[in-house]
Amino acid sequence: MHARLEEGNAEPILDVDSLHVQFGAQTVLRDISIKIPRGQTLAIIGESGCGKTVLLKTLIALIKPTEGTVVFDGQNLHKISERELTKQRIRYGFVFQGAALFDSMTIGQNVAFPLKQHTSKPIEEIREIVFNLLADVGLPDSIVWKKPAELSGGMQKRVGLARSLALKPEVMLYDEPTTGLDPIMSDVINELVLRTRSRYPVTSIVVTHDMRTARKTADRVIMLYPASRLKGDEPQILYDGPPEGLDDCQDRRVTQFIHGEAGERLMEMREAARA
Ligand SMILES: Nc1ncnc2c1ncn2[C@@H]1O[C@H](COP(=O)(O)OP(=O)(O)OP(=O)(O)O)[C@@H](O)[C@H]1O
Repeated sequence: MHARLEEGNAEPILDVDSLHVQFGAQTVLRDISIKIPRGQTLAIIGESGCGKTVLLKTLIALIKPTEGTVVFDGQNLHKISERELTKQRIRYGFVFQGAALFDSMTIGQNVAFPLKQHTSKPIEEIREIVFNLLADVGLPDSIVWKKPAELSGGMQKRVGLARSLALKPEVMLYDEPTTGLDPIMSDVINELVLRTRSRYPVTSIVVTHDMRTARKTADRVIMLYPASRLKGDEPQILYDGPPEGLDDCQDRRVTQFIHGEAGERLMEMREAARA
């Protein structure tokens, strides 16, 4: 088990304040405020469609909030120029759903890509870094000439992780890093998330459905609830605390989610479909 970072020990690297995201008539995020201290690993959980990915994308300004602010290391990401934003995004690494590798490039070219784009390192040094990054995620040198389609899903995810770590990001964003993987490979990914954190004080935000991932990797868990199903001015964040506190949460919506129980949902879905 890794040393958990207590909230309050560090200044926030990300400060999300009163965030509201709406697409047309649909409110997806409603009044979300979160301070993420530097070095924390935060897991965001919640049922499909509750807005986890939307929240992740606002943290890197891929989605503009309807209201509210996202301040990254003192800068409001939604107020700075495109040029400045590009500079700030280099400080992030992201592993999105699917590995999002470039299909036409070899594995070596994929991992080398950010280093070629954003540094002036000589090719020999880039080559060495690529081999080291692949070794760090448990992949052999022999795959550098392969194309992504020749690798399994788990290997592709690890290549995506190696690529996203190439520039030693200050913030790592993981969107469903274990989805579609078998339990062993999921745990390999969890271990890699932990190992990255143990090497340097990266801040990590992990969107996941996988309770094992949340419990194993995170210092802190946030559970979102779909805005459309909130009553009155109930908060959208149902739980914000350490993973070990989830089991004692008094909110049934939280305990049902973490134990994978449908509760009244089937009935509600039938009623919604009939309406
Ligand atoms: N660019 C967009 N334009 C319009 N609607 C969007 C956009 N992005 C997301 N949505 C909607 O916002 C809602 C939340 O989507 P989001 O992908 O954040 O859910 P999620 O919690 O990550 O779900 P899952 O666990 O299934 O990935 C969904 O209803 C989705 O259709």
